[in-house]
Amino acid sequence: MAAPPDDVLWARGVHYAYDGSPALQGVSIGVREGEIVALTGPRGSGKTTLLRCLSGQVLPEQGEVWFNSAPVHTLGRAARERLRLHRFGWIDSSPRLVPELTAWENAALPLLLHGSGYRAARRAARSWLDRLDVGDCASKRPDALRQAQRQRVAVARALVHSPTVLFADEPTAPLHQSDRAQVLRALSAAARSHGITVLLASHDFTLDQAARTSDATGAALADRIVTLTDGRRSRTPAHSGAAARSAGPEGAAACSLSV
Ligand SMILES: Nc1ncnc2c1ncn2[C@@H]1O[C@H](COP(=O)(O)OP(=O)(O)OP(=O)(O)O)[C@@H](O)[C@H]1O
Repeated sequence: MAAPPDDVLWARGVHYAYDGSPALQGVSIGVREGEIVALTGPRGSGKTTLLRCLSGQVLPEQGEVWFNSAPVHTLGRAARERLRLHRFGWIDSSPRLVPELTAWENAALPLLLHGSGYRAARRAARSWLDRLDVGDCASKRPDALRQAQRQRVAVARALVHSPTVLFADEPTAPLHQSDRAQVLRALSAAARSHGITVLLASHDFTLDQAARTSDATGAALADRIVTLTDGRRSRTPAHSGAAARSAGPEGAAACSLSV
């Protein structure tokens, strides 16, 4: 089966198990270019596993995953690694920066791995650090930075090569509430300004929470919310979702396109 032409990322009937214990049981999802999708659900519901399948880190045991016209589920390891290096960005809850490198060198790493020139990589990295409000930390090493600053550097590193899709797995989990909102706002603003598609997983927000608050919860910043329960999609009413209301007409339009 071919992927729908308008979806940048598309999966159908994805199953995945760890040692025979099912983590995903037939999950389907389609994500449009430039869309920000909040992936939510309780701990252990399969969010991380779904992001790993969609980003080609692991292969589903059953089902299909397509990135544009590329069948990720049939690609070999080397092709999937190329895809991840060139087209995808990944952020998780622990920044995992290289301790010997400065903030800008860490942020520039994807470009340097792509073979970009040193100066161009430095310029781009510094520009992302500025945009994420850590430009003044550019020459500091990770151990001289606060956790929230390190996470912003990790966000810059994930965005510096302008990935087509950014996968963010609990990116604000270790941060204080005020830092969470700031990092999420910075991330979503950067993604929107560059048309980067985002899948943002967190057990930390719920539809109710997003509806009650006007602050920058992941769900409130997203165009659409996808909920997992026990490795399966739960029904989220596309048109009445908090994401649609808080994202305004564009968000509502994106919600109307949900799979
Ligand atoms: N490496 C692993 N080995 C064995 N079981 C695993 C592994 N990773 C995840 N699981 C199990 O797979 C299921 C889905 O886990 P997953 O981490 O994808 O869920 P999650 O929704 O991201 O949870 P959390 O919010 O806690 O990160 C859970 O039952 C979990 O215990």
